[in-house]
Amino acid sequence: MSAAISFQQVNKRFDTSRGPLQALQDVTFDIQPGEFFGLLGPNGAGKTTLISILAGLSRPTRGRVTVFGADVHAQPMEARRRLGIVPQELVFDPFFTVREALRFQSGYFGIQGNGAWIDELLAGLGLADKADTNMRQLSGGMKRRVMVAQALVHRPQVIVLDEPTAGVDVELRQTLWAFISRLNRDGCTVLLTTHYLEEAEALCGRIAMLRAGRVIALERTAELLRRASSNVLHFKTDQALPDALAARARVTGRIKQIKVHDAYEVEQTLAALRQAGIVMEDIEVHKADLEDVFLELMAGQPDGEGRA
Ligand SMILES: Nc1ncnc2c1ncn2[C@@H]1O[C@H](COP(=O)(O)OP(=O)(O)OP(=O)(O)O)[C@@H](O)[C@H]1O
Repeated sequence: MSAAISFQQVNKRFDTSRGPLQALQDVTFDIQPGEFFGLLGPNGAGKTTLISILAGLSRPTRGRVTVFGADVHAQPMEARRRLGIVPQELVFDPFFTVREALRFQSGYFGIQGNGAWIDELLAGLGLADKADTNMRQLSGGMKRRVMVAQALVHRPQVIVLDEPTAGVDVELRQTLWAFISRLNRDGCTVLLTTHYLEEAEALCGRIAMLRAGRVIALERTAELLRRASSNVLHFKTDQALPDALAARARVTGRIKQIKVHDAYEVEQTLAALRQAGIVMEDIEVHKADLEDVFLELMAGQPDGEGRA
């Protein structure tokens, strides 16, 4: 069977006022039918560029993308029909009600009489009581739910979510993930880009990490986590750490995290901190998570690699 999504040697170069920018460099990987796949990377890594190419909105400088064998440029309608893309930005017609927007979107795919599925989408996404509300009267979070419903009206085999939970509240995140997970269990392939690493850790079976347009890791999530076999000493302090410890630490305001391999290293590190006069609160030791792996991988690659 062909891959749900296949990226083959995808390159994208932008000509900018600062010179050419290689936004994607030989991106090659397949996503298999039924996978819940995560695409991660820092700002500017190329995630949205890759998704725009997948959606047929942008052409690669070189390379090929297929959806269940359909080439997104040579067979755009076949590919588009198999894809449900939830964009990052909110795009809507303010004069339509929610139900009208969903019917209109169905019409775009030549679908009629899918009222039962539209009702299921409305219920699943917590929009049932908003069906007859005008789009312009909805809150940002509700509009985002409609974006998700719109992407799904034609029952696509592949759902692509481009940072769907950026800036949305906990309730919407939970509703969205419960619904998308159910569709995934029913056989839908899901491609998710997110900045929330705990979300990727909880949902994705496999993860690709992009940095400066290149794939720098492509593994099962469990494998990536195994790579982070170390532990992390976590504490809070208002003081700056001595240089030797600061070089090993991840600092987020008062929160400091230092990688430690075993109990002996925990003791050594705590002793060094005490000797340096650091007053610590809320000391904890926990297993490294996806964020640790991500930061480690990102730290291993020099910046500005994307400049051609
Ligand atoms: N139309 C464009 N013209 C020129 N450069 C662009 C264009 N679109 C994107 N870029 C550049 O390509 C690189 C990749 O951008 P992209 O938006 O794909 O990254 P991203 O991983 O989606 O980032 P974010 O997490 O911030 O959304 C960036 O350096 C960006 O500035």
